Amino acid sequence: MTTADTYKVQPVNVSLRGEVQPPGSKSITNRAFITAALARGKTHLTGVLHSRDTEVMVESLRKLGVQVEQDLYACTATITGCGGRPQLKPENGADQVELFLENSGTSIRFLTALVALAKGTCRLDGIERMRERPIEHLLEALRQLGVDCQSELETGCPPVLVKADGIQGGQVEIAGNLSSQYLSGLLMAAPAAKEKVEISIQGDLVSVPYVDMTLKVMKAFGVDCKTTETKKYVVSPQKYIGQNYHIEPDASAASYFFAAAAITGGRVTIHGLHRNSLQGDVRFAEVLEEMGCLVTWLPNSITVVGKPLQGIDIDMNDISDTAQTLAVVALFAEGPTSIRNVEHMRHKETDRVEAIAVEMQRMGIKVEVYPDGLTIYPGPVQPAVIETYDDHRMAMSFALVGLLHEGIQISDPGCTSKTYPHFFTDLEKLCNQSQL
Ligand SMILES: O=C(O)C1=C[C@@H](OP(=O)(O)O)[C@@H](O)[C@H](O)C1
Ligand SMILES: C=C(OP(=O)(O)O)C(=O)O
Repeated sequence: MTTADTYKVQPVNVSLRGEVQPPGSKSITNRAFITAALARGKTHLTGVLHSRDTEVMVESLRKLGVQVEQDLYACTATITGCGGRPQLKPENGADQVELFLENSGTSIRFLTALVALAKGTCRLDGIERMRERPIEHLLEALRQLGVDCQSELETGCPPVLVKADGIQGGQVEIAGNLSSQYLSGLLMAAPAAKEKVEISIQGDLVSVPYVDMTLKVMKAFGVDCKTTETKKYVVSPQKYIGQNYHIEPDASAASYFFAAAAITGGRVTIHGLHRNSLQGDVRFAEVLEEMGCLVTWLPNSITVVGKPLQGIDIDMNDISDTAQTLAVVALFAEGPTSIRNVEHMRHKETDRVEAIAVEMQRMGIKVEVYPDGLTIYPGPVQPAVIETYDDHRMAMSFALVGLLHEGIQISDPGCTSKTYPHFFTDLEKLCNQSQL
C-alpha cells in the first residue's frame, strides 16, 4: 500500500515465484545516449530505461542540440548524432548553457566530459546532495587535456563550470579511487578530441566492471580503445557510427527480485540477463549462490532458487550497487555477513555505509561499521519506518525485509523514480502472482 510519503510492505506467507521484467539498464542507457549523441548518423535504441536519471540526460542532450525522440511505452529512442560536435548555444540572451542533473552521477560526469568538446560555456549542477558528490578528479583530468573547467564553489563538487573549446588530447592521469564514472566519461569523449588521448590510472580503480561496460558500448558504436598495459587506455581520434542497439534489463534492479527469491525460498527468473552481460552486477546471483541458493545461468536468463542461506565475507568493490541488497539478505542467513572494500559507497546518493547501519539498527539489528564496509549480525527484527535518504536503493532493498516481517514501512517510496519508477508495482505483481 502506498501513501504519498510511506509504503507499508505487506508480508507474504508464500515463497515468491515468477518471472520479472525489470526496466532497461540505467548505466547502459546513459552510455548509449552519449555515444549516440556523439555519433555520425541516427541511432535507434530499444530496451531504454525511462527514469529521472535518464530523463535529465535526454533533457541535457536536447539543450546541446542533439535531437532525441522517445517512445516511452515502447521503451525506444531515436537519436540524431552530432558527429562529435555538441553545441553550446545559450537561450534567451543567457551567456551560458545550464544543465541540471538532479542526483544522477552518470549524467553529470559523462556530460561534463562531453560538453568540453563544444565551444562555449556550460554550467552543470544538481540537487543539494549532488553538491557533495566529488567531481574534481574528472576536472583535473580535463584540465590536463587543455580544458578550462572548475568547481564553481571550489568544493571539488558541482556546480561545474566548463569554458569549452574542444578537448586537445595528449597524456592524462586520472584518479579512480572515488568513482569509475570519471574515467568512463573521459573515455567516451576521447574519440572526438583533436589528438590521441592516453589515459593512465593513478592508484586504485573502483567499480571496474563499469569501465569494461564503457569500452563495450564504445565498441558497439564503432570506436576502439587500446588497453596497452594494465591501467592504460589509448583512444585515437575516431567517429562513433549510429546503430540499432538493444539495452539489457537493469542487473542492479534484478538484484531485488533475486533477493526476494533467496529470502522467501522461492524461484525468480529474469530474462535478458546472462553470465556475459555487460553489467557486472549480474554477479550478485553468484553471491547468492555462494550463500546457498541454486542459480541457473542460461544463455538468455538467470534463475535464482532460494535455499537455506549462510552468511558470507565478501569484497563488493566491483558491484557496490548491490551491497544494500546483500545487507538485507544477510538478515535471513545463518551467521554474520561482512561487506568489504566499499568506501566509495559513501559518495553515492547518500553515505550508503552509514545509511545501512542506521536503518539496520532501527530494526534492532547489530551492525559493526568500518571506514570501508560493515558486518551485519542477523537477529530478531523490530517493526520500523525505514528512512531512505532520497536513495532509491535504500527503498528497494529494505522493502524486502517487510516481505517476511510485520510492520516495515518505507519512507518516501517515490525516490525509486531515480532508476525504477514502477518498482513497487512490480514487487506487488510478483507477490500477487505467487499467492494465486
Ligand atoms: O558508470 C556507471 O554507470 C556507474 C558506476 C558506479 O559508480 P562509481 O564508479 O561511482 O562507483 C555505480 O555505482 C553507478 O550506479 C553507475
Ligand atoms: C550510485 C548510483 O547512481 P549514480 O552514481 O549514477 O548517481 C546508483 O544508481 O546506485
